[in-house]
Amino acid sequence: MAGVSIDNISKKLQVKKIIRSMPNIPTQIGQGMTVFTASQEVDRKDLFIIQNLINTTGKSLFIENEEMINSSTAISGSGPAYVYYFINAIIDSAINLGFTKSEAEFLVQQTFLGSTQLQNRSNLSNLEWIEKVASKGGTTEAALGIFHSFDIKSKINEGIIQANARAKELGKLIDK
Ligand SMILES: O=C(O)[C@@H]1CCC=N1
Repeated sequence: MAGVSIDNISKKLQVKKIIRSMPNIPTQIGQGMTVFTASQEVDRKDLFIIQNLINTTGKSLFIENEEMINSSTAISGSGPAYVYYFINAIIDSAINLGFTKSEAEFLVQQTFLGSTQLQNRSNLSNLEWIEKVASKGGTTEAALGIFHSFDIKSKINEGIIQANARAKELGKLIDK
């Protein structure tokens, strides 16, 4: 559950060795991203065992500062929903342009899959890949120009700040 602190878990369960983690939904297929932290009483050997266990569900990142669990909730925890939101918006646009629903889903799902795999396998940054796709005066530049003019990037940032604030708020409500 988002926001529940180690301190609260420790008090409620009366145990000292605690791992607090924020997984995400692709753990279901072994492609998850889990961020975790531990109470002082958890030693290196325990951590090693726990990390190996978590890694059976995807990738993991250990963090010392428990506060970063709230931040990771806003990024990797909620993140799949942001991705699905963007995919869905592009599918709707494809339908608006005349594709059938199944054609639109096919085009967009494969575009996301191919793009993220290409980026993963390269040393280029996202911005460098954008430059490669967007030729001067071309179609991609036309779309990106509209995204910039509405400052979509800062709107995304605002949403993520709100998710982080909500994780902190939930923690305070539960800790009461
Ligand atoms: O939305 C939520 O509260 C939970 C936390 C991360 C993903 N879902």
